[in-house]
Amino acid sequence: MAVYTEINDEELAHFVAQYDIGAVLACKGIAEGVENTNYLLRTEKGAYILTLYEKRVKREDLPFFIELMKHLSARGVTCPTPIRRRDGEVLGQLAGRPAAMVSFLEGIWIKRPGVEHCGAVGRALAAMHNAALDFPMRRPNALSLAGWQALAAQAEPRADSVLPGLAAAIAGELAFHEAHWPRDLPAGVIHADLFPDNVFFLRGRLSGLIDFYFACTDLLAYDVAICLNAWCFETDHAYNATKGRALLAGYRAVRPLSAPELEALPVLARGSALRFMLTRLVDWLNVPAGALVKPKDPLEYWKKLRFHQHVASVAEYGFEP
Ligand SMILES: Nc1ncnc2c1ncn2[C@@H]1O[C@H](COP(=O)(O)OP(=O)(O)O)[C@@H](O)[C@H]1O
Ligand SMILES: N[C@@H](CCOP(=O)(O)O)C(=O)O
Repeated sequence: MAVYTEINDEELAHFVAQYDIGAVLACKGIAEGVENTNYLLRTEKGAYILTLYEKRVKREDLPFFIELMKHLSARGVTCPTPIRRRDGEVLGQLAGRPAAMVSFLEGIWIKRPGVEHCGAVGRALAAMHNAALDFPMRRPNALSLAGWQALAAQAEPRADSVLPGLAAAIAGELAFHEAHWPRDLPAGVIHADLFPDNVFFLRGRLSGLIDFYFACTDLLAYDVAICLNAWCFETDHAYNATKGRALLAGYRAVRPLSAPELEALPVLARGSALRFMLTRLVDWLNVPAGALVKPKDPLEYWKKLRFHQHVASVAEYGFEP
């Protein structure tokens, strides 16, 4: 459960009074997510999500996330819409944290995605990439190579307590990516965290995308690789080629992937596995005292990374050239 910051009734009432959403009827901490504190708020005018931004979100990045959600909503991508206060501002301060209110999306996330869910997420990802093509703001990916190095340095002294030899293996991966990371592929706005818990389905159809707080400007194919890792492996960590094919086919039905993008997928997927392994590892080693959060298993992503290390060409993912 991710509630890092508790709020009291008085400060909540004061915060909500700045909006035109009526009085608070109920407010519950949300038992999901690991990055920010989220509350489900019911007021006289409806349901809202109140987010308090925690350690990984920099205040100066918030306008990018807020404007992106507005831009995507305006172009038909179903995602949270930021709620304006009466003074026109979207960002505020609550319990010492930057905070904002967004619209509540109906739907549930799928714990065990099937082939059809993978196809749907591929289509939605490509539609999001297309919808953001004319988004004017830029945010370099803080969790690309330089960011991985900083995370690795943070984890290094205690990494071997999680898996003997892990610190040296991470150093080897960083050196590999320094040498092989593609630099000339099409770039744009990527979601960068489109895991199953950030995609809602309703009555069998994809109903919305949430959690744009890692969104940034980076290689579009890197977002595909992130989804491949998050959606197309089974609980025993085995890659499912049928799901991988469905995800790719869904994506390519909306936005074609060039031959260089396709060829880069093994490296991009390996790098994506390293990126999520590293954030999980740092979190695993540093659970804040008293926080209601269940850290995610870094070794799940280490196993995915090991799989990609042995992939020589995309044919091994089951993809058509
Ligand atoms: N706009 C929204 N509509 C409905 N539920 C939401 C919305 N935003 C977040 N949630 C709920 O809060 C949970 C955590 O949100 P998320 O953005 O993933 O948190 P984090 O920033 O910690 O990753 C989600 O799994 C979902 O249950
Ligand atoms: N998806 C990341 C963790 C951050 O995502 P959240 O949406 O669960 O807060 C991971 O699985 O490591």
